[in-house]
Amino acid sequence: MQVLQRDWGMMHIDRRNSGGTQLVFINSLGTDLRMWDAVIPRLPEGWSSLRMDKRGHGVSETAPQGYGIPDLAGDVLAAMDHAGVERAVIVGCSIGGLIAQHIALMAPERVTGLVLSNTAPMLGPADGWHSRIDGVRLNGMGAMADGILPRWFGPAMLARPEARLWRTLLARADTEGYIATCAAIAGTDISTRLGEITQPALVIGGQHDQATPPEVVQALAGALPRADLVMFEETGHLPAIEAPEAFTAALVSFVERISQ
Ligand SMILES: O=C(O)CC1=CCC(=O)O1
Repeated sequence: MQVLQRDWGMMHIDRRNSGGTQLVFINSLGTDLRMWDAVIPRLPEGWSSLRMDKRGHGVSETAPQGYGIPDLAGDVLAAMDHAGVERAVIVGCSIGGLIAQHIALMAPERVTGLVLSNTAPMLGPADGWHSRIDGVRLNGMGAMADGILPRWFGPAMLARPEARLWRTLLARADTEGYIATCAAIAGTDISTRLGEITQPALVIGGQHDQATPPEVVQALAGALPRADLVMFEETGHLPAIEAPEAFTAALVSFVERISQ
């Protein structure tokens, strides 16, 4: 396993360097870097990837103190520095997409393009996140997992046996890491800054997404100066898991187009 020391603890990273087109992947709340497992092998030969487990996710350590989305963006930039990735297409899902938007604002020179999957500049009202934090504190992740899973997956994926494995991952998530990340989401709204993101973007949504419904994703695409929109018919919130072939095809065609 590859590791990067940060001031809050050890961060798990996964770097596959073939030298070519550079892609950085940022996963969603409660998942880990395995959410890109079915995407990375489908990338064209010679493309390179960097992914990481966020603080308190996967096998990365949990930060002892609270943090905001800019801190999580700083972790991604530090991983890029460590891996020698000067510029990349940043691919983020949900909170990963919110982090990607922050990276585009904080370090635009590091971003050649953005793939913003099932995300928004504000991921739902703060009240909802505070209720979720209360629920996790009171009942634990195991008790919350069944209620959250339909926010992750559309009906087709929920019916597949692998959905149970993702549920297990969520039920076993580190409580403090999950709560701190929910708190970071709750305090974030960069809606008024979307016009400053001038890199080309591909915005992806899903008709069955309950967490960032189609109209939310459409609004993001409409507010970004240079965005294209792809809306999948069959997926929910995590199309990289639910439909990796279609997801990768959309990503590759976008990256090839902006690289010309
Ligand atoms: O857990 C959810 O509701 C889905 C989600 C919201 C932000 C994120 O990253 O995942």
